[in-house]
Amino acid sequence: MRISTEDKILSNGGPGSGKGTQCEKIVAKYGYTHLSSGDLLRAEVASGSERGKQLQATMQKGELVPLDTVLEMIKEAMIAKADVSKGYLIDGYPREVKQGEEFEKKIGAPALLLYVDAKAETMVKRLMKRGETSGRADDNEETIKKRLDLYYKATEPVIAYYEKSGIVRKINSELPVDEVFAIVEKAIDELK
Ligand SMILES: Nc1ncnc2c1ncn2[C@H]1C[C@H](O)[C@@H](COP(=O)(O)OP(=O)(O)OP(=O)(O)O)O1
Ligand SMILES: Nc1ncnc2c1ncn2[C@H]1C[C@H](O)[C@@H](COP(=O)(O)O)O1
Ligand SMILES: [Mg+2]
Repeated sequence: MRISTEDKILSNGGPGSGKGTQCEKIVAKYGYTHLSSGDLLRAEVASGSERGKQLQATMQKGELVPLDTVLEMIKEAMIAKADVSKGYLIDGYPREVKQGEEFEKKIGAPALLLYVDAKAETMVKRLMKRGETSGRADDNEETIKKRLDLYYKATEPVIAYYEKSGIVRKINSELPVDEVFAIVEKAIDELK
């Protein structure tokens, strides 16, 4: 499957930085198909499948699930929406450079990477608050710490990897949601 570059936007950043929040607003305004790797994985867990049980154990520890599993899920979800999609907004992928390389080989290069950036302290605060109601097994102090450590170790290098192709737009997510979205809109509108 190859999908044209202008039809793929990546949303990346630390846990709790606000990726999902901004993606919802992007979908409402631009009508892209939102595919969150975390949401796809949680749906598999919720299905109660054997694969879901293994995924749950990994996610509960704040670790990354195997590359092939997550890329296959994204690819299947993209194919399922191919007839109706106005473009894809892929949230939470790639989590490591190797995932980016495989994505480019199997699906193609993206047009834009929205780097949703917030301080560690802000991300922890947001996730602890979200954990009061989210029901997410990984929104607890111990797992949040592991997710943050893994973000800085494995995912931040992804930003440097895409900076080489000039497609990274850093979004200050310390601001209120609507002000963050104004920066996001500018980055997307510049594509046109
Ligand atoms: N700019 C903002 N200001 C204040 N709160 C925000 C902002 N953006 C998001 N939030 C809140 C909404 C959520 O309760 C929480 C985390 O946001 P969310 O969009 O779910 O993060 P995320 O998708 O990057 O996290 P994860 O990687 O864990 O899925 O913070
Ligand atoms: N792209 C991914 N690769 C490996 N593991 C992933 C990926 N996206 C999500 N996961 C796992 C590991 C994360 O801690 C949880 C939750 O993801 P989130 O984006 O925070 O909803 O799922
Ligand atoms: Mg999210």
